[in-house]
Amino acid sequence: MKSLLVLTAVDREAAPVRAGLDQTKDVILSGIPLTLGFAGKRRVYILVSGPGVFNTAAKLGAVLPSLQPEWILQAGCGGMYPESGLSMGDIVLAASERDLHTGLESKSAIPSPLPFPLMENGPGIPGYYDADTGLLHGALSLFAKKEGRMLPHGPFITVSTVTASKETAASIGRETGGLVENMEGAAAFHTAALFGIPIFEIRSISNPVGSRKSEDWDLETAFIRAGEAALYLLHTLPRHIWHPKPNL
Ligand SMILES: O=C(O)c1cccc(C(=O)CC[C@H]2O[C@@H](n3cnc4c(=O)[nH]cnc43)[C@H](O)[C@@H]2O)c1
Repeated sequence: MKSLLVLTAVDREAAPVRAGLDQTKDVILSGIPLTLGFAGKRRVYILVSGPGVFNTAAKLGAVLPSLQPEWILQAGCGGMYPESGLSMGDIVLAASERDLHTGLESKSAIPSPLPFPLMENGPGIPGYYDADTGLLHGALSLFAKKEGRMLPHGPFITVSTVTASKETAASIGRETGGLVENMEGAAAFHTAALFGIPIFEIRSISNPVGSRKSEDWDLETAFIRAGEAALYLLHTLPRHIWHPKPNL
């Protein structure tokens, strides 16, 4: 029986998903600890990678060859850019991911596209990745049925330097069109593409990008909301909408 994989950066993002699965147990695969459980009859693994692109690429890359999941759902918290129109706690789906720190130095703080590919037959622009369209549209229509409205979706931006000022947040948002900032998405999309596994991503808003005031952050609500959204999709996303891609 093929499995599904939920990927989170930190344990507090994984905890609500783990709590909603049946028959959970700890397993070790390729030396990496994971949780195995069931969403109805679906076998689900949860991988907590650790924060950032290096942990994500290394841990995901270690388990994918043996796990070969049908698809990967990346879930967690994220920051909202100032002009995104988002609110705290919102669930947002990634239409694409961009690693902001891949590129060629430019006059602005945002690099220009790198003039060589990062992988054979990879994405058109190095460091830019699209979510699997079948999974994205399937998830959007399921949420529309549940909530009576289309959930926000659009470009996500992956950083290794967390944005810590309103000015930089505004310029990244303006220049990239990004809605959500996070620290893992592009690494997971890159690794999934290397192994030909479809991937999509949901995040719940935990903070406005650029704010370092603790009163502007609500990580706990974001962890719970992202976990609930992930569980809903694990139970309801039908089998026929995903399209595994050939290995790159
Ligand atoms: O900044 C803090 O003080 C802080 C304290 C405890 C935990 C955290 C995190 O877990 C944040 C990093 C984690 O969350 C994602 N995330 C959330 N908001 C942002 C953001 O505005 N920019 C970049 N990453 C963000 C990220 O994916 C990490 O996994 C922080």
